[in-house]
Amino acid sequence: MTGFVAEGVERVRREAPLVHNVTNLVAMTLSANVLIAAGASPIMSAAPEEAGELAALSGALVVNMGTLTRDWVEGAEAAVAGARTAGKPWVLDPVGAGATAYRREIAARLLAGRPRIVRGNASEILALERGASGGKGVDSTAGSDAAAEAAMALASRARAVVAVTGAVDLVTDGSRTFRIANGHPLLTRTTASGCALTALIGAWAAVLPDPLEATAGAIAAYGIAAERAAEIAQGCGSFVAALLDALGSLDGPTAARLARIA
Ligand SMILES: Nc1ncnc2c1ncn2[C@@H]1O[C@H](COP(=O)(O)OP(=O)(O)OP(=O)(O)O)[C@@H](O)[C@H]1O
Ligand SMILES: Cc1ncsc1CCO
Repeated sequence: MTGFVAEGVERVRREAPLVHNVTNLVAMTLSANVLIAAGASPIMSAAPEEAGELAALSGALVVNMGTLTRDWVEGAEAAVAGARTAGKPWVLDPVGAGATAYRREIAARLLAGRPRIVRGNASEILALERGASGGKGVDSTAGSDAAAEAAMALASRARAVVAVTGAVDLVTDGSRTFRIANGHPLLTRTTASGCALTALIGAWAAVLPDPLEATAGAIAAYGIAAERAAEIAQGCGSFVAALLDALGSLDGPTAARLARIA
């Protein structure tokens, strides 16, 4: 049942996929470090001029709208077009989609570019599917169960895998659904921990053919690393360092054994 968890951990490390990130200014370093710790190679670029070349070189694209500017939107749309032309999977992180009308507009525009996977917190998924304002800036004000129906509707409408993260994470393609119970509350005390998870999902989508398994597996592996990090961390700061250490030392069989996926 969790064979794909071991396979994903091992294939990311063995195949070291290049992951093109058009991400936000807060998340850049943590996302790059999470990808490197897991064995992948990150490149961060929002330049439309090189989007086509990067799409050809990369195994996957991750688009994260955390710090929106006009230039960023242009870069993201060029990257999405490049990934589609090259037939590469791309992952959308609709950061703060419930916070402002501008974010809802850009999220809807990006969704029309057919992401293979969408990962957000409950408020973001509710905003994307229902047009609802909500959340507290980039943070969720709802639990993942509150967005379960919206996630399934969004998955069917967008023909994408949708992940709602929270204390228990939900991953659905509209017909099959996984719930993942790994993770630690310290992740909510660390900025961009969800953004970095989305980057990791990109690496898994580059190596596993099933986007549902890639998404659920990456979330479980990240959650397991967080649990191990929390055992030795003194607080939020040392937790980030320990999270990177734990991701770097996680092996496939251990991840499969500790994954709580139902
Ligand atoms: N209460 C919790 N207990 C355990 N793990 C949690 C909890 N809340 C969130 N997580 C985990 O934290 C990670 C990030 O999820 P979260 O929903 O907080 O993302 P986010 O709000 O998009 O984050 P950010 O905007 O800071 O990047 C996921 O791996 C999720 O499983
Ligand atoms: C704090 C913050 N503001 C915009 S993006 C971001 C990182 C977490 O999503």
